[in-house]
Amino acid sequence: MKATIVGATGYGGLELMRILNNHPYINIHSVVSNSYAGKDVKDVYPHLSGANLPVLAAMNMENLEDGADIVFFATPSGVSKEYIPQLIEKGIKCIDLSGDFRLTSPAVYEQWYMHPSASQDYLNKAVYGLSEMNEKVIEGAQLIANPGCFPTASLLAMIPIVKTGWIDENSIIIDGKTGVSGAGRGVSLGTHFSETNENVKAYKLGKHQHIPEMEQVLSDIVSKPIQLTFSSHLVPMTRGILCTIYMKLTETVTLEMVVSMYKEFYRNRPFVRIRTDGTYPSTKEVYGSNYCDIGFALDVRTNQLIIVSVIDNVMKGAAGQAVQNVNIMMGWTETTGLELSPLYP
Ligand SMILES: NC(=O)C1=CN([C@@H]2O[C@H](COP(=O)(O)OP(=O)(O)OC[C@H]3O[C@@H](n4cnc5c(N)ncnc54)[C@H](OP(=O)(O)O)[C@@H]3O)[C@@H](O)[C@H]2O)C=CC1
Ligand SMILES: CC(=O)N[C@@H](CCC(=O)OP(=O)(O)O)C(=O)O
Repeated sequence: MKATIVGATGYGGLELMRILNNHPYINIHSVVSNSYAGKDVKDVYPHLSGANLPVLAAMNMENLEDGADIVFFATPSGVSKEYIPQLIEKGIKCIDLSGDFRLTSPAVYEQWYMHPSASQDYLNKAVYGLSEMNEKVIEGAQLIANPGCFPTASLLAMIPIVKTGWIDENSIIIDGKTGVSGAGRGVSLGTHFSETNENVKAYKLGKHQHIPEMEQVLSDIVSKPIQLTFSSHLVPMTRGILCTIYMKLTETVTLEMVVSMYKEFYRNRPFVRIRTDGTYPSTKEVYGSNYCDIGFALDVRTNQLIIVSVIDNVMKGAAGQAVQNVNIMMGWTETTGLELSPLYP
C-alpha cells in the first residue's frame, strides 16, 4: 500500500515516518510539507539520515492524489477538510489526525474549534477511529477521524464502566496532564523552554476541544446526553499523557469486580493493559509505545471510583493509533509495525 504523509515534518508526521518506514505492508510514497518542500527529510531531521525517504513535496492537491492509496493528514485543524472530500471521491483512503472529522455536528465543531466545519455529507462518511471501540466500522472504512490524545486516554478508561451502568454518568471529572509535544512543533510563547521547564499550568479550562468529543462518544453509548468536566494541564515533560478520572458509584462494587470487568472487556486488545495489582501506571511506562495502561482505586469514604490512564500522546494518542486503524481497516494484524516496547527510563 502506498502512503502519503501530509504534515510530515510535524511531530505526528515525524512519528508516522518512523513507524511506516518499518511497516511491512506500507511504502512511504510521498511526504508533504508546507514549509520545507524540496528539502530532504534528513536536512530537517538529521536523526532520520539512515531512512530512505522521498524528498519533501509541496502542499497541493496534485501531490496529494498522485499515486497514493492512502493519505495521512497530520496537519492543524482546518486543513484536511479542504482536501479530504476530493481525495475520497477519487477512491483514496484518508486518515485524519486532526479534529476536522471527529464531531458529527458542524455547529458543535464551529462552537469549539471556532472556524468553519467540514460539510455534513463528509462528516457522515467519517468513522471515529478509537480502535478498541470501533473495530467493526473501521474495517472497510474510507475515511477515519483519528481521536484526540486526551479522549483516547480517557475514553479507553471510561467506556467499560459507562457501559456497565455502575456509575453516575454525569458525575465524571477528568484531570488531564500532557507533555509539551502535544502542542506540536511550532514555537509559541506558552510552550518555550523557560515557560514550561519546572512549571505546571492549567489551560483551556471549560473550553477544550476534546470535551465535546468525549461527550459525543459517551452519550452515544448510553443513548442520552452526558456532560463531563475536563481540565487540561501542561507539565514539564516532552511526551506522555496521564488522566486521573473521578466518578460517583451508583452500585455497591469492589475493586476486584471493577478490575475483572476491565480485564474481560479488553481481553483481546493487545494495546490496552489493565493493572490488576492495585498499582497505578505512569507515563514512562508507555513512552514511545502504542500502549494504554489503566489502573484503579476505590475511595470508599466518598464512594468514588478513581481511574488512572496513561498513553504516549504522539503514539496511541496520534500516529500509533492511526497505523493501528489502518491495520484494522486493511484486515492486517492490529499490531503490525507497532511492536515497539516502551522506552524506559
Ligand atoms: N502532537 C500530539 O500529541 C497530537 C496531535 N494531534 C493532532 O494532529 C495534528 C498534527 O499535530 P502535530 O504533528 O503535533 O502538529 P505540528 O505543529 O508538529 O505539525 C503540523 C504539520 O502541519 C503542517 N502544516 C501547518 N499548516 C499547514 C497548512 N496550512 N497546510 C499544510 N500543512 C500545514 C506543518 O508543516 P510545516 O512544518 O511544513 O510548516 C507541520 O508539518 C494536529 O491537528 C493535532 O491537533 C492529535 C493528537 C495528538
Ligand atoms: C499541550 C497541548 O496543547 N496539547 C493539545 C493536544 C491537541 C490534540 O491532541 O489534538 P487535536 O487538537 O487534534 O484534538 C491540546 O490540549 O489542545
